[in-house]
Amino acid sequence: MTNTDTANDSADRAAVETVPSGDRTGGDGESTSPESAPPASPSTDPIVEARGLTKTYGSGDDAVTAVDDVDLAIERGTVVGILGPNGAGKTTTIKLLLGLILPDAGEALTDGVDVIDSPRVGYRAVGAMLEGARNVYWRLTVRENVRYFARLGDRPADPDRIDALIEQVGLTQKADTTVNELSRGMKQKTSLACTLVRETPVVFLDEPTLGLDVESSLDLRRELRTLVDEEERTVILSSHDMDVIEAVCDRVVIMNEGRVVADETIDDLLSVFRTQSYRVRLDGTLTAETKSTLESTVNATDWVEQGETTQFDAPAVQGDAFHEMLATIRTSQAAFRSVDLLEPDLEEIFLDVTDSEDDE
Ligand SMILES: Nc1ncnc2c1ncn2[C@@H]1O[C@H](COP(=O)(O)OP(=O)(O)OP(=O)(O)O)[C@@H](O)[C@H]1O
Repeated sequence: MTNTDTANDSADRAAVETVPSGDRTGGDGESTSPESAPPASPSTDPIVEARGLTKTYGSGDDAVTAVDDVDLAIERGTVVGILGPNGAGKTTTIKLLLGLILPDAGEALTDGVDVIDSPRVGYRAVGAMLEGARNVYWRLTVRENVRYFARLGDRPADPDRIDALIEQVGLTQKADTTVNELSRGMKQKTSLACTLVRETPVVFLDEPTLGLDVESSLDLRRELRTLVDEEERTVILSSHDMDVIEAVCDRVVIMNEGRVVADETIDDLLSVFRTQSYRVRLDGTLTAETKSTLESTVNATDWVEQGETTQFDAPAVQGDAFHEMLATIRTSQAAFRSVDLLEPDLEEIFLDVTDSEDDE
């Protein structure tokens, strides 16, 4: 089989570059006999699964456990975002799930099939964009690339679909330009179109919006949602772009130091972290004594005093504390202008989760 287990993953990258989206026929002694199709599984079974995946690079003092006993079960027809600081193990996890590198322990399954034991079965179901634009052929035009990758699928995409995809990634004007004449962002878009054109049930995208302009990034979000909502495909993407994750993902997996530290739907994650925090705006000023009471009762913080207006935040206000806060303010000369519930965004949650893990 073509997998290599090496501290330097250039061989994995070469595999991605030369047979980018999943045809490893004849590589490194891998059997070329057709493997049986994946067993039909009930649609409730996860389409992608990690069971105790562990991967350490190097050995001795230099050993780095990039992925540490990771379990994941990804449902069909969902968009799952993998988030984490640099070096958290996102790319290594994706490479393990693709069978591009060997785990030290655990299993990676696509549609119930072990991708290490049966890489061709796994790859038939999976398209992947890794390492930005390294997987496209730079001497071919955009259209030639997309057409080539379409042919790797079981059912080549029709020319209209190819043109539509090229248009969707905003490259219609450059369709007949060779890739080596394109900007970095345009190469990235070509790579993306090549990944999507095979119409595989599962699509892995590592940092898909890197290098894209704002408009293309918005187009990509729409395209990803369409893939999932209308075509019932499954998308697993890693990104540092919280806006993309929040806008398109159903679920988010947060990794830190090789481990999964949160795995929730976006809605659950937001509600778990939706502490009762308020931003209070007042017309008037507060005495030092009132401020001090608010600081001790509701941890009032982030004071902003401008002219005759006062603003502060009251984090984690629970039980009767909210009414006590209002009562305290009513004893002052200040009048309420507004009291707003603060909604955390994904970025704050991400920092909160990874910071508390680091503290531990
Ligand atoms: N081929 C390799 N050889 C040795 N160490 C590696 C290799 N690839 C990754 N690592 C190490 O494994 C850890 C996880 O890396 P990985 O690329 O999976 O993280 P990541 O979450 O994708 O990071 P980033 O957000 O920076 O892309 C890091 O400490 C990294 O230095």
